[in-house]
Amino acid sequence: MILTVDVGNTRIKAAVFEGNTVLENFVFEKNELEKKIEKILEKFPNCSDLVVASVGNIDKQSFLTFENELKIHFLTNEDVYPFVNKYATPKTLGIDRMVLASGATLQFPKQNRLVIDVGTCITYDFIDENDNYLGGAISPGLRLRYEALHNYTAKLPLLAFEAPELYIGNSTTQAIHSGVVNGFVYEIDGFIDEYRANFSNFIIILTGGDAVFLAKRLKNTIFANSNFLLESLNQTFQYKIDND
Ligand SMILES: Nc1ncnc2c1ncn2[C@@H]1O[C@H](COP(=O)(O)OP(=O)(O)OP(=O)(O)O)[C@@H](O)[C@H]1O
Ligand SMILES: CC(C)(CO)[C@@H](O)C(=O)NCCC(=O)O
Ligand SMILES: [K+]
Repeated sequence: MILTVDVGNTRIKAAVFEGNTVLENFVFEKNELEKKIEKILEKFPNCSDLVVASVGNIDKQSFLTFENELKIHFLTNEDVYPFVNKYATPKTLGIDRMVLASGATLQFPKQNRLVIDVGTCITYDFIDENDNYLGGAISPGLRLRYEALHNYTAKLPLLAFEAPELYIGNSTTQAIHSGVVNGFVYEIDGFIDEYRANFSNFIIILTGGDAVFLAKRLKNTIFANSNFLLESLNQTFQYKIDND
């Protein structure tokens, strides 16, 4: 049994795996980390390894308190991955993007793949059919767009996400919802169109906190898999064991 932990910029997500099967998923805040891991290990005492991919600034020590109970692994950019990293700055490529690329390569062999993660940031990652990781894009996520409008202006309120009815927003509130939500959707459809124009055949994997909402609104039909990062983390760890 493997406990995988994804430390994002906003929240922490975790899942317990038996082979390739998810037994249970967890979401929690950073300040709850030790308490929650303790609870998970009480429920699943057969966990032998804890695998962490962290882009957030969390103290490693919080994980090391469990060192006597199971083996702790922090994935890094120096681990073995199933793709060739063609990013010009491979050392600064986010570990979450490395893991997503790894999962896409292992789960969808010999084809072009585009991974779109709609979390705190939106990330686009492209791995071609010869398993070259080429890069992608980083832009602000849905929540971040609402917050940025509020934080960097005098007059714009901080709104909670709401699906706009119109693209012509007829009030301050509607204009913000239209700009943020429609802008988010148009951006992603626009990127997908750009990839389609350049690569005849590729699979799109959509994941992250806003994936389910987004999938329904894209003009391009894509299935969302909210668990793709944790599944990929589990597979990347298996790959590391087999290839180290
Ligand atoms: N309870 C919640 N807290 C924060 N964001 C949420 C919540 N529920 C849904 N969301 C949506 O999820 C998005 C954040 O995605 P996610 O939770 O994947 O981010 P994260 O934890 O920072 O991970 P990462 O850094 O890997 O993107 C926000 O844009 C927000 O709209
Ligand atoms: C882009 C984020 C913040 C997305 O979580 C993360 O992958 C990260 O911190 N990346 C480092 C920069 C890069 O990937 O090139
Ligand atoms: K993300």
